Amino acid sequence: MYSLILRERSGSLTGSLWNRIVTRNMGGGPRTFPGGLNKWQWKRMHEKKAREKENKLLDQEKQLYEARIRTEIRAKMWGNQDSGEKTAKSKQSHGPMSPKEHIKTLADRFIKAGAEDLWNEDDGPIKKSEEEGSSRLSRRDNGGTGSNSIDSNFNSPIDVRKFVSMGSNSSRRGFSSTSRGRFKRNESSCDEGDDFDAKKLDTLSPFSPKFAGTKEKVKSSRSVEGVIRNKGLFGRRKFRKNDSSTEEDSDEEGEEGKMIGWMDLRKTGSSASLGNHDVKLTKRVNRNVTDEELYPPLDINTVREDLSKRRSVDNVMEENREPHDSIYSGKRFDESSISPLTLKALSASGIFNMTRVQYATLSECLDAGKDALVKAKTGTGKSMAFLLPAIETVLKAMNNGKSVHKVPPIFALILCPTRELASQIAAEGKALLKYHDGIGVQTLTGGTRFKLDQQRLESEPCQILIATPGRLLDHIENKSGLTSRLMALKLFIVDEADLLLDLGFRRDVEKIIDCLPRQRQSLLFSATIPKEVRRVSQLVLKRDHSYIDTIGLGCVETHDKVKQSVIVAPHESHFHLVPHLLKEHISYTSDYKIIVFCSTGMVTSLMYTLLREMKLNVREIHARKAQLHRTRVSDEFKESNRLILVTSDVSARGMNYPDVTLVIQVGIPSDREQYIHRLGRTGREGKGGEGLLLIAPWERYFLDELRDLPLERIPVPDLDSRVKHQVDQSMAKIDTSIKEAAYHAWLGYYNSVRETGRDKTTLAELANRFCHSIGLEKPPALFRRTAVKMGLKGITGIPIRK
Ligand SMILES: Nc1ncnc2c1ncn2[C@@H]1O[C@H](COP(=O)(O)OP(=O)(O)OP(=O)(O)O)[C@@H](O)[C@H]1O
Repeated sequence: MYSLILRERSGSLTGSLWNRIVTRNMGGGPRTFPGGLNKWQWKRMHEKKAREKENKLLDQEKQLYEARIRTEIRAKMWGNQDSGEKTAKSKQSHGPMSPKEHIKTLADRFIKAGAEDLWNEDDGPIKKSEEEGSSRLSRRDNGGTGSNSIDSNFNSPIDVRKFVSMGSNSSRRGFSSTSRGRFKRNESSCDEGDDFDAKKLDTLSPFSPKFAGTKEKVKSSRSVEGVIRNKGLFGRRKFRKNDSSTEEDSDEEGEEGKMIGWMDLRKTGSSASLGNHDVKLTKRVNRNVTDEELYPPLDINTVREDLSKRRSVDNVMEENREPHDSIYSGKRFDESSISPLTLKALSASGIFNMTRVQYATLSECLDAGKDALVKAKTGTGKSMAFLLPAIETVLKAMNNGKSVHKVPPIFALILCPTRELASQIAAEGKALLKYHDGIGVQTLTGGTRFKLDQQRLESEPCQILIATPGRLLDHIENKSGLTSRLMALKLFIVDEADLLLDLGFRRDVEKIIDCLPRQRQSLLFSATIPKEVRRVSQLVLKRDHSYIDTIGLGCVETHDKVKQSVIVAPHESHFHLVPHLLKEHISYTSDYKIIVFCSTGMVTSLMYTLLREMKLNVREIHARKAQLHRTRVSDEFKESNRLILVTSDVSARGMNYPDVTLVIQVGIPSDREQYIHRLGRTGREGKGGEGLLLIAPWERYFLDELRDLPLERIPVPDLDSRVKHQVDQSMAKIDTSIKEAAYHAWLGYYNSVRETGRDKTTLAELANRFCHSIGLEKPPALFRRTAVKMGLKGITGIPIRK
């Protein structure tokens, strides 16, 4: 446990130090986790953490709601108090926004993931102009009854203290400040009750005489400012004006330490806006490392650097002789420095020309050995773009130090999100290594037996390891001997980097990185790289990494040759429309190959059962299926056509099913990126294809996220009455348990979607409509615990199991 805390705090311990700590703490048998926990305790601990996180989110929503109400009440109070001239003044005090607008902006910003990072000095329900701030301040903070004398005098620390003691009636907690001006909750003063003791504050805070004078004085006044804000007394703008000198400002932006102080100020400042209801208070206080410290925001220099790097890649691209929309670069592999045996394998597979991403990556990463973040459209050969440098790295490392390693080293590690993708990359790697004796590629993924993995890794050559994060971490933490083999790592690759660096996987990836040597080359690949990923990419990459973007500024991430359409139709009709659309496509495409994406595994299962009942040639893949089934179906779908694959998002990323003619997405995907990756299963290797998004009218808001994509809205097709009848008949035959599971999964998915999950009553209504559309008379009951967890307890239309 200690090791965990230590690692959390330090952010990035070196691999060896981490190993030492883990080794020391693992103590017992080989299947013991850090802190002496067994597998189940470890699992339970993580489940508990996940539950806590979920509760926090619910809490956050509740707090937002309360904050809104409070703001509205305050705004009303202002409106009632003042009339005429005063009202004008009060309006002025809100700045350019009306209270309503402000609430809306606040809400819009607050609901965004990572919104806490968006708070700035303009936040706070009621803003004051700098000149009139003090009088307004006291009125507001004392609920309209407070004393004005405080306002006129609060420049000196002593007066601030007075203010604290007077204004602390609402406060129940004490705080002490550290010498750096940070705040720590002072547990001993927690019971102080309504009478906040100013003398006590004297001894606790930097206001005691020994702090007076010089710069410390400034710090101390800043500290009390923090105390006051923590108590929700007033906003920060006022204090910045009265309390800060130019010297302070420059201090804050000067050294790193001062910067931290500044960030603390900001945090407490924002909490003043929401009083004790600001989640950031609980979230941020007591944290040593903030997100901003870990992932510094992009600054102008980074942007400039990016642009210059982009230009250099563009120059490289300009040399090629291919038309602009071609995926090929016009360069041949035999013009590059890759080894003759790899070239031989490439030509054996009929591959001679480099795609754009391969050319750009090889010139930047193979020759210059630089770290890189690489963005290229789906199906343009990114896997080969990282496999080739991996093979070259292994060859070089093997030539350099044959006898140095005590254990067989792993020189290249490739992380990817799913088992199927790992197998696919491994197959491609094996084909490229066809003529290289003694070099092996292996996979480490879930769904196989841990012991068997271990034996396989020990008995067969493995210089290139392709793994999913969870299983790799399992091996690392269970001392399967992998950690020492990874000490020789030279190249670390993350495929689908935006997904793996997203919150769901990031902690695992961080833990893995902690076990890797710092001296290594790292490459990140994806077809979509949102801004946040640019920021967190520094977790993996060196500062001077290259950013290779073969898509180009202002160009969309989807292929021109893929026709994209959207149908907006009532949700009740989706299960009728899908078979209709499939039959239509099949009627004009002799060699059809279709993928239907559904929102969850259980909805996938229901859709598959329906289509099977309708005698369509269909297969299913989702996480609830056994690995053997998943592999078999995936292989079958790769090799055949005239087949429909119904799947969840396990097939959305990286899967290379050749010649897919149509991709249908039923319901909104989790985000814009997922839409692009799902669509990317068609139109691969520069070929054409079709994509169709089927959404309900209330899901239309999602189209905003896709507004830059060439998506054509098409009318709802007239349903063939025969198909409709067939669907109804087939649906009636499906087992109720499958439908109930689909209903629960549907509810869970849309509850997790921010836009639909916020209004639980509407969500319940929509879920009921879905329920009827699949032939269930009434919605199946939820377990009480599940309902509580989902925030659905007590919501009309959501029955709870007795
Ligand atoms: N230079 C090349 N010439 C011909 N075919 C190639 C070349 N490079 C890759 N391919 C083929 O292109 C197909 C798509 O490649 P790959 O799966 O690596 O795409 P990707 O960019 O990783 O896609 P995604 O973004 O979906 O993961 C594969 O069948 C691969 O063998």
